Amino acid sequence: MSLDIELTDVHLRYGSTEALAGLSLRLEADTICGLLGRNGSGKTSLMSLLASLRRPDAGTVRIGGRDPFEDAELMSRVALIGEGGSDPTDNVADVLRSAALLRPSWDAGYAARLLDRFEVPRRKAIASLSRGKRAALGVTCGLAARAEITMFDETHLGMDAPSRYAFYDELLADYLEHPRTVILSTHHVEEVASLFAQVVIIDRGRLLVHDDTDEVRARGTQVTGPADAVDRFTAGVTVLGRRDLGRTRAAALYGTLTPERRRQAREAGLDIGPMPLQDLFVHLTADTEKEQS
Ligand SMILES: Nc1ncnc2c1ncn2[C@@H]1O[C@H](COP(=O)(O)OP(=O)(O)OP(=O)(O)O)[C@@H](O)[C@H]1O
Repeated sequence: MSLDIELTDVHLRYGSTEALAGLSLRLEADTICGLLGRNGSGKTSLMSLLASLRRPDAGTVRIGGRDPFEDAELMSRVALIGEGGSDPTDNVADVLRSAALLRPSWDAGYAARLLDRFEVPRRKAIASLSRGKRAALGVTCGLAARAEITMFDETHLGMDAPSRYAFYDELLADYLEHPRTVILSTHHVEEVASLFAQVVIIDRGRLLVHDDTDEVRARGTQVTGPADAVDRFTAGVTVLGRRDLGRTRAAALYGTLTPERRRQAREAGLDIGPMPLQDLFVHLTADTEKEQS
C-alpha cells in the first residue's frame, strides 16, 4: 500500500502559540520534497505529527489513509531524523543496533558504508562526537532505515560542505534504487534544490506553496549578462536578488517576462532562466510578513 500523506485543516498549539494554523497538504508517495519555511514557521511541528510524536488539536493527519497516532506498524515505516535524539552515553554501534531492531527495512551493509564515507568513529560515545559527526550518524540512520517515509529535519545542518554534498549524493543515488517519500527541511535551500521534485513552503503555520520545483522556480525569472546591460534591462522593476561574478550580473525578478520583454533581453545579449529557489523563497515569505504587519 502506498503511503500517501494527507493533512486536512490541521491545528497544533503549544500553550498560546499556534504552530500550525489550519494547514492542509496532500503529498503523493515516493517523491523527494523540500520543506521550506522561515524559523518558527511550523516545519518541525508538521513532521512531528507525521512521525506521530504529537496529535493535532484539530484536523486530521492520514498516512496511507490511516491515522498514524499510536499505530506501531505504520510508525515502523516512518522515520524522522532530527538533530540529536540518541542517548548520549550510547556509542555509535548501539545506535545502529537499536535502529536495526526498529526498522524492518534496515540495511546494515549500507549503514556501514555510510559510516565509512562520513568517517564516523564507531566506538565513540555519542556525547563525544563532534556536531558534524553526530549529524552524519543521523543521516546514516535515516538513509539506511529505508523507511517508506523518511524525514530529515535539518539533520545535516552541522555537517561541513563536503559532507553535506556527500549526503545529497547518497540520498539521490539511494532514492533512485529504492524510491520512497523523502521530506527534507533545510535552510540551505539553493545547494539542495536540485534534489527536490516538489517544494512545500509553510509560513506561520499555513501552507503557502506546494508545487513541482520547476513550476515554483518558473514563478520568477533570472536575467544574466553584462552588469550594465542587466541594470538597463531591470531599471524600474523590482529586483529580488543580484549576484555578481566578475562583470557578469544575475538579477532575479518575480514573474514571467512577456514575449516582447524576452525579445528585448535577447537583443541586449542577456540570458533568461528560472529564478533561484532561495530568492523566490525569501520573496514569498517576506511578502506574507508585509501583508500581515
Ligand atoms: N515545545 C514547544 N513549546 C512551545 N512552543 C513551541 C514548541 N515547539 C515549537 N514551538 C513553537 O511553535 C512554532 C513552530 O515551531 P517549529 O519548531 O515547528 O518551527 P520550524 O519551522 O521547525 O522552525 P526552525 O526553522 O526555527 O527550526 C514556533 O513559534 C515555536 O516557538
